[in-house]
Amino acid sequence: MRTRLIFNPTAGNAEQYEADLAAAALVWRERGWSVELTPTTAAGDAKRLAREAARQDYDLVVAAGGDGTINEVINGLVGSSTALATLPLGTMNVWARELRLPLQPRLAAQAMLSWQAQPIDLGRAGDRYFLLMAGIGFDAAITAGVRADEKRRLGALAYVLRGIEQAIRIRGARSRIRMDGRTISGRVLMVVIGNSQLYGGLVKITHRASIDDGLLDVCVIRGDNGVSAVRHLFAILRRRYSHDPEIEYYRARSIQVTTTPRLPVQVDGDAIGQTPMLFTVAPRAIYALLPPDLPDDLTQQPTSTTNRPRRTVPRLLRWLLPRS
Ligand SMILES: Nc1ncnc2c1ncn2[C@@H]1O[C@H](COP(=O)(O)OP(=O)(O)OP(=O)(O)O)[C@@H](O)[C@H]1O
Repeated sequence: MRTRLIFNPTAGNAEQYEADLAAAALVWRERGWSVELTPTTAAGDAKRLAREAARQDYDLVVAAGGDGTINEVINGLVGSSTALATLPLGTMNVWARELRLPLQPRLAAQAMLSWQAQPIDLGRAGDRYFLLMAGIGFDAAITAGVRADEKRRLGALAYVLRGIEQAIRIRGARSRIRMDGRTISGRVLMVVIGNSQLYGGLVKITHRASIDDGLLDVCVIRGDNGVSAVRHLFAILRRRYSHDPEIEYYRARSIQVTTTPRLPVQVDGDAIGQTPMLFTVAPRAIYALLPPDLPDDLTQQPTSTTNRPRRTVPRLLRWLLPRS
């Protein structure tokens, strides 16, 4: 395996785990992989380095960072046969958690030795590809409000604090959402367009999404104010999606979202712009290293795991606490 390891030294937990990167690379080298370590020096570097690796026919690019670094890497690899993997060094590491990859780099490197590259879909928001999801409204306003230094200092708690601030302020926006042939309208607080299931490393909003079905899953959260936002949040945390009449679920290949006023948009945790915006699926646009036993119908391939017990509260605690 000819591998480029793209390392973001500014990612949330990079300092803590930097020394372990060499150990991770050693695990692969002992298996005969050639591994080249390339640190980024600025935002945008990871995309450039990934694109260069794709042009030079590398087998694998490993994004050593968080979901923002992975997002840059997929935007560099899209359409190539160079596969994506990650060593989770970020704050939230949603993709790593989705795949149940160990969060310690050396253990993650060991686990990946048995993984296989498979084609998966990406989403596209305007001209930016996303791997996990796009969020419009409430969550994008929170994302835009969290400063990089705050995220580094407080981790997930920074999002909780900004979330409380937004919940007080938020008002539903008038919207028109065109999904393939059908159009819905009304006041919305937030729309999540998911390629995968896990959201923020904690809950599953697009809980039925598959990463290789050629479709995006759309969760429309209607409402007028922060009180309804909090009510919907609890419905989602308790997985009572179908009990809340203001939470609607769709699947589509193309989603045009128009709102008044304009709402912020985030993809994979990075603020990227405002509505109106077109979201489309890019079927099988990238190869990704995947474990043999993917959970909860995340792919169309057969899986060997069964549904796990529902443990909202311990999961919430694990999400808030720093990882060991
Ligand atoms: N050398 C660098 N200097 C400054 N910014 C960088 C550098 N390399 C990458 N970035 C940017 O840093 C941002 C955040 O990094 P990343 O997502 O890896 O970590 P994180 O935010 O802690 O993790 P997560 O997204 O999982 O919460 C990314 O959007 C990326 O574009």
